[in-house]
Amino acid sequence: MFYAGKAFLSRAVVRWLTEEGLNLDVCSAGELATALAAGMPAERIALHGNNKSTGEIERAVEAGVGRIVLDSFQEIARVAHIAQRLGKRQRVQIRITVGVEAHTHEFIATAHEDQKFGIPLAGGLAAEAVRRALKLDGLELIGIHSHIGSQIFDTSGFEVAAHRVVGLLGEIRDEHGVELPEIDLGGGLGIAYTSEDDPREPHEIAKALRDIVHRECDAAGLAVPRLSVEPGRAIVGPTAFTLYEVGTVKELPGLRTYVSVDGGMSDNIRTALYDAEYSVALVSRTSTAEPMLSRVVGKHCESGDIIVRDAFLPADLAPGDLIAVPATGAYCRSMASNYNHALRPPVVAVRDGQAREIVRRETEEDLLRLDVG
Ligand SMILES: Cc1ncc(COP(=O)(O)O)c(C=O)c1O
Ligand SMILES: N[C@@H](CCCC[NH3+])C(=O)O
Repeated sequence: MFYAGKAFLSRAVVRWLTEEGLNLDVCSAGELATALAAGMPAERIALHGNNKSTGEIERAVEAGVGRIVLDSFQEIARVAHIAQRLGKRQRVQIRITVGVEAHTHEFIATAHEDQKFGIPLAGGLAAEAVRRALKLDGLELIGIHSHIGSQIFDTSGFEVAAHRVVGLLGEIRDEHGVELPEIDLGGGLGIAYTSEDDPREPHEIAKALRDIVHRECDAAGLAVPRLSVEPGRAIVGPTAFTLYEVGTVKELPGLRTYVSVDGGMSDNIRTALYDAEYSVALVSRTSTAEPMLSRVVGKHCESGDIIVRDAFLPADLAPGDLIAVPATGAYCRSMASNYNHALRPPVVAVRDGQAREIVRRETEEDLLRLDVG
């Protein structure tokens, strides 16, 4: 299993992954540098991305990453060239788009044809990519990769993906006489953001994927390849909540109450970007006051700066109260910004009742440090 570092990465997370025996998917030089600095062995790292720079590829090949997932024809040639120049043979997978419409938000679906990731299976493009990769001395093609999207509950998309990936393995065997030893079905498992979400248990999905791959390989007469997956959200999403202090409570009669907090789209862009839904609760005290329809908003200069669109909070909510938004472990800190020169909050880890900062609070000096002159 490869944890998708884009969901949230810090040195502490890399150390935990290393100790737990997980591998790591990185998609930039920055994530790679964090992984290496925190001691993740390079062979346990996979490098992803639809536009890896020459520098990123060189860094990864030099470090000896376990695999690079190739995303385009140009990249097949580029990685082969760099590996050869460095006197190496790089292990690679080819990312294909299997033509599945994953049931999720348009911006986080990645397996339909008209989007930027991967090489389409359609039109024989993926088969052509395999042909080219197999010919290049700098590459060792170890498998095929598919990632159909994110925050997915319905496993039928994975079934179709597995069917099509195994179908390609069969074509490769028939044409080239080689059986590729690995497939990766990506990440994408959905988590519960509100009580309405009802995701399946990760171990059930893992078993379902394994069964699908076995079935498809049996049907195609192929040896079962090593199967890997790359979950991010399912691992880290449910583990964290964001704590906000209420600053202003503004009641708009007949509409709703706006609860402004000391953060916003700079620490959680997901509501603005995907219309994501979250829940929220008062946590610094108990209250028996009537529930009031509330919208939790940030302090940024945007009317779309919403954290929780519709929620019920107690009518006696007051400045200074603390409220918590659960399920914010994935794609919140990792997509945080300094918009309006906001200082990003710290990340605190808790184990056995002990709390410890793993990412410190930003300071004004941090902000000013990058300004020149
Ligand atoms: C290639 C790849 N792998 C894995 C992931 C992780 O996805 P998720 O956090 O939904 O499991 C992503 C993000 O969607 C991705 O693009
Ligand atoms: N960042 C997205 C998911 C995309 C993940 C990367 N392909 C989210 O918050 O849901």
